[in-house]
Amino acid sequence: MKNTVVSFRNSKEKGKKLSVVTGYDYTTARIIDETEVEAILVGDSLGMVCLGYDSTLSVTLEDIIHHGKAVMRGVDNTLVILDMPFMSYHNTTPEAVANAGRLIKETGAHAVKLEGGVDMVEKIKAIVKAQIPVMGHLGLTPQSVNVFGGFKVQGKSEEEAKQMIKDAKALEEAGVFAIVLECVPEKLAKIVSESVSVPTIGIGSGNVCDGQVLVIQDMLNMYGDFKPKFVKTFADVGKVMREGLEAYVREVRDGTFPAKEHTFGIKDEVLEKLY
Ligand SMILES: Nc1nc(=O)c2c([nH]1)NC[C@@H]1CN(c3ccc(C(=O)N[C@@H](CCC(=O)O)C(=O)O)cc3)CN21
Ligand SMILES: CC(C)C(=O)C(=O)O
Ligand SMILES: [Mg+2]
Repeated sequence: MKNTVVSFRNSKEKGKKLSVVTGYDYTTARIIDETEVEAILVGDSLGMVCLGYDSTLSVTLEDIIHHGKAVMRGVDNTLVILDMPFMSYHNTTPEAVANAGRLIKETGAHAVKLEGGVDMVEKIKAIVKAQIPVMGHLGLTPQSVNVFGGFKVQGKSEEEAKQMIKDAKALEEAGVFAIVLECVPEKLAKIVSESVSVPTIGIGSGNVCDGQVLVIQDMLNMYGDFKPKFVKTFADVGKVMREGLEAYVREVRDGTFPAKEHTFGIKDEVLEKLY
């Protein structure tokens, strides 16, 4: 394995920026694995981009296991991190450990990620003690969408910003190997990144983080009109797919597809017996 939790964590002191993308299926995982992307996150964003829900709250442990297994079959060299879904770690610590254990045991993935700061320290410590590497997630934690009143930038007030710095330090102390910072103002993301020795992985938090993560359908422009400020289209795969599908329909309709080379033959002597 080229990319491990240990090489991932150590990238910060080497000053090497980390590139993470989400991935949810075998085909895509294989393509990602051929690149230098360091880690695939099987995010609970799969509820939105794969399953069509309008939040991540409905995603189940079984959903993450199902997609996590598919991703694992497609990778040789990429670190695979699984999101713990909403309510799989919010109740008791033993339940959180058991669910993290199921994710790792049933998929073979390398690490889990869960949302939250100081309040999650006890659970993170227990999961780490069970020998499961944990990634933290602060800022816009989408499982709290109903508390935030929408997908909104977090940490804008003095109180929220101070709390986020405390949360990051508490996560590091609890033993996380990295922290996602989602939709955090860039200057706060810089202070948070300088406050911890583990890498920060930003999404909508500026280039001051130690790495970046994007939802793959967003960066490849496959997820309709969803275009928050932090998304950049690196390739217009959505356009390429639509053009390919339209070309297919045209050729089916005018009979140019399938052509001779796509068609199987039968020996003439067999054919004669059919007439
Ligand atoms: N496809 C996809 N991409 C994501 O990045 C993503 C998901 N799904 N699902 C889970 C969460 C939800 N996310 C979101 C969703 C919307 C905004 C958004 O509309 N942001 C506004 C800023 C709002 C403000 O100013 O406070 C924007 O314009 O960027 C941000 C993050 C990020 N995550
Ligand atoms: C956007 C990333 C950080 C995530 O949690 C997800 O894809 O679910
Ligand atoms: Mg998530």
